[in-house]
Amino acid sequence: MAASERRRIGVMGGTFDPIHHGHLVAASEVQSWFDLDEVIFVPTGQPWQKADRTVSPPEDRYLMTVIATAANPRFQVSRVDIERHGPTYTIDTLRDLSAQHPDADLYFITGADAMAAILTWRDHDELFDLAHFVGCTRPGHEMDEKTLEGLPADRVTLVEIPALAISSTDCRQRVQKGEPVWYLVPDGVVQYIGKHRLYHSKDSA
Ligand SMILES: Nc1ncnc2c1ncn2[C@@H]1O[C@H](COP(=O)(O)OP(=O)(O)OP(=O)(O)O)[C@@H](O)[C@H]1O
Ligand SMILES: O=C(O)c1ccc[n+]([C@@H]2O[C@H](COP(=O)([O-])O)[C@@H](O)[C@H]2O)c1
Repeated sequence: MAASERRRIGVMGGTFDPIHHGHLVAASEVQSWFDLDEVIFVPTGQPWQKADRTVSPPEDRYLMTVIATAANPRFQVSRVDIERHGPTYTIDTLRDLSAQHPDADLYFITGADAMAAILTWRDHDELFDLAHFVGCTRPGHEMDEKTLEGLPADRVTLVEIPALAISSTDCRQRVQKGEPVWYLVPDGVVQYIGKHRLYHSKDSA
């Protein structure tokens, strides 16, 4: 198959605890920038670099991701990471998705903070053989030439996206304090959080 006939698939990996509009805007901007056929959101199973904190059950994070992406025909959600046993490594995510989509080139989407940490990821040398990496700007996280040090320049692109100073940590803390998360996360995700009492303090009504 000629390179021009190959499909282009974005891969948006994340803990998504909860998914918020920063994630959705990053995926949408990269879809448009690279004219991707689709973007597959991949909620992590066990995010090993977040082992020091409590993470919501994978099924809750998966369902919130499905709800948040349902309206966009180019967005899909994969269970590959939540169904694999053990810690989640992107090298496994990309191997699984490559096997499922042998006719596609993969574009792994990250924010500036994740891009700056890629050299700490398992088998990072091999990651760039399996996907092109796209780093999106994120408020509060520098992304410049230093971010690219040690990375293969032809396999990494930095993209400026509209700045949304939203984090899952802030969303969780807001719910815990009884503050609103309306318009930080999609409406259906606000409702899911309320219905399943995610992030609420134990003594809240
Ligand atoms: N506001 C944002 N703008 C751009 N990229 C973002 C934004 N929020 C998250 N990302 C990127 O999305 C991916 C998944 O992020 P993750 O699910 O860990 O969300 P988070 O808001 O960083 O969570 P937490 O606050 O719990 O660490 C990462 O690559 C991260 O850099
Ligand atoms: O492969 C690794 O070692 C690795 C280490 C940290 C994070 N990642 C991936 O980076 C993505 C964003 O992770 P996080 O922790 O910021 O939600 C998600 O797909 C993770 O699986 C991957």
